[in-house]
Amino acid sequence: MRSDQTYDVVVLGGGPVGENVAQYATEHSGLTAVLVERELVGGECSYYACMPSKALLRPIEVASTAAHLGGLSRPHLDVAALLARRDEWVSHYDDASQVDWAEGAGIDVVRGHGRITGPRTVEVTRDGEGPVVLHARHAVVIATGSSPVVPEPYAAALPWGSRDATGVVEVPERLAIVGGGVVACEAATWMAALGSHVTMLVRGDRLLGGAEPFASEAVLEALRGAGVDVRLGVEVSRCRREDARDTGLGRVHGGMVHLLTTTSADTGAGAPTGDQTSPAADGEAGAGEVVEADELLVATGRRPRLEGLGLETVGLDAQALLRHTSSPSESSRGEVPDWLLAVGDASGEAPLTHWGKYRARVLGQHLAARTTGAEPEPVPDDVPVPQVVFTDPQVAWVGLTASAARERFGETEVEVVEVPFTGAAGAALLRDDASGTASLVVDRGSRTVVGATFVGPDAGELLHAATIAIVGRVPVSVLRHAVPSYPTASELWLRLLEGLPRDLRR
Ligand SMILES: Cc1cc2nc3c(=O)[nH]c(=O)nc-3n(C[C@H](O)[C@H](O)[C@H](O)COP(=O)(O)OP(=O)(O)OC[C@H]3O[C@@H](n4cnc5c(N)ncnc54)[C@H](O)[C@@H]3O)c2cc1C
Ligand SMILES: NC(=O)c1ccc[n+]([C@@H]2O[C@H](COP(=O)([O-])OP(=O)(O)OC[C@H]3O[C@@H](n4cnc5c(N)ncnc54)[C@H](O)[C@@H]3O)[C@@H](O)[C@H]2O)c1
Repeated sequence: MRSDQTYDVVVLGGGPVGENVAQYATEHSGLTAVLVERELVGGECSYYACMPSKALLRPIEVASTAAHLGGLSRPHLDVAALLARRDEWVSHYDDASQVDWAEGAGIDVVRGHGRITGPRTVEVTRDGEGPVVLHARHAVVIATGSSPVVPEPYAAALPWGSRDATGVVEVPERLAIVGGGVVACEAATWMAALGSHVTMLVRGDRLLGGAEPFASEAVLEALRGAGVDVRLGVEVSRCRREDARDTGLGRVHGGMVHLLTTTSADTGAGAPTGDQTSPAADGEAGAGEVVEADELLVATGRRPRLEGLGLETVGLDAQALLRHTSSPSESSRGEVPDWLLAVGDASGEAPLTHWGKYRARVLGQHLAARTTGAEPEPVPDDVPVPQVVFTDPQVAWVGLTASAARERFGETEVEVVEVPFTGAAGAALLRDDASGTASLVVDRGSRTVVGATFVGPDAGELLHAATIAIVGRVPVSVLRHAVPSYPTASELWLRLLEGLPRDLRR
């Protein structure tokens, strides 16, 4: 039987972003909101992405640190216990506590697949029950996240996606990873520590294409040091698997995977070596080399999850929606009606939990203000996106890289300072083999920091000071009076600021 219900705000997708929109739209506003979720409330982040990956990586990082601190013996990594810790952090894939949170905050949860069927109207298809039709007085917010891109020729091999890697149950003896981005680098770190022989097949000439080149180099060196066979400038032209079958999350999906690879000569990648390579066979001779593995992880990016949402029922398609931002106050929303908004991974903005949640808080507050007549909180222009990659060493950056800043402000208008991570006693103390780099990018015109990168142990914890400096547009002459405690890694800020030209420091 069909039932109809009306709310002020209908949110499609109960991930971290959907939860934040609903919370900020309803808090202190008297508005009502409903979250429509077809899998688990808490979304990709809580069960299949951020939480399980960091639950796996943290003990591995601590073990690696302990192995390089005089006075400690090398800790033993207990794989079963590590996977059990991961299971605890994903609440054994049970979202009861997240549902309790929503209900406690006065937000209703409707389970099922939501689809727009007309202006301000969403139909939710539910398992074993009739559909629910939800009417939105003010807004329908699309917070449906993103899906992994699985390019040809991999799909028929049923490769692992990031869900399988974070949900690993069976550790494949040999794991091939296609991609050199964040998922690939983090997954290579934990899969190698769990005991897989990992081969990374990277199309580009470096890892982490969005980071400063020195960060890419540090991660490359560290992964190779951990036994990962990283091959740059490699394309996969053919993928074949015997007995591909869906064996479940984190289990090996069938027989051996054969990948026919070609290497571009100009990347200096060199001839692949190791026991995962065999000469091309089965009529493939001369076409390249074959990498054989027990499992393949495809980590080639994600795209907004906008299919099957019924956008066509209101005269839109995904591209039309992506052309406009999540801000309800945007003056030109083109063909997108003012009651329809997208936020988080679904909006095409940086696919990061903290960024999506930030945009959701802004959007939720705007929705509340728009409908209650209150003044919306002002939002600064040009808020930078921070990112931490939890490899060992960690890589953390915010704002512009040196090359992006030079492109924006001009070659002579940008100062870049780099210091070794061990340049401050507090940073060097973190582990005996500490290494890495810290850098600041400064715009001469505004005399402010416009970008920062930290590579080293616990580098992620250094990042927020840089984010504050950028958002607050704090002149570097003022930053010199922000005194870091001795002996903390934050004293790297002293070295960085001392490395800038004197005229900027005054
Ligand atoms: C392996 C991995 C590790 C990551 N680690 C980090 C990290 O450390 N830090 C970080 O900031 N980011 C990380 N990310 C990115 C982060 O997971 C995403 O940016 C974040 O989950 C986006 O949140 P969201 O709410 O927009 O989408 P999601 O978390 O994907 O939630 C969307 C929800 O919508 C539901 N849904 C979709 N369509 C419908 C529909 N039609 N009807 C009903 N429900 C629907 C889905 O079931 C899902 O629950 C990681 C990503 C991956 C893949
Ligand atoms: N710590 C974190 O914050 C964290 C962790 C994991 C993921 N994430 C987010 O999730 C998103 C998705 O991560 P990702 O690693 O899948 O994407 P990504 O965009 O970071 O990297 C994709 C990689 O795949 C390569 N690639 C793309 N198409 C290819 C093809 N056809 N063949 C071979 N290689 C190809 C790219 O060159 C790149 O190296 C990222 O944007 C990231 O911000 C964040």
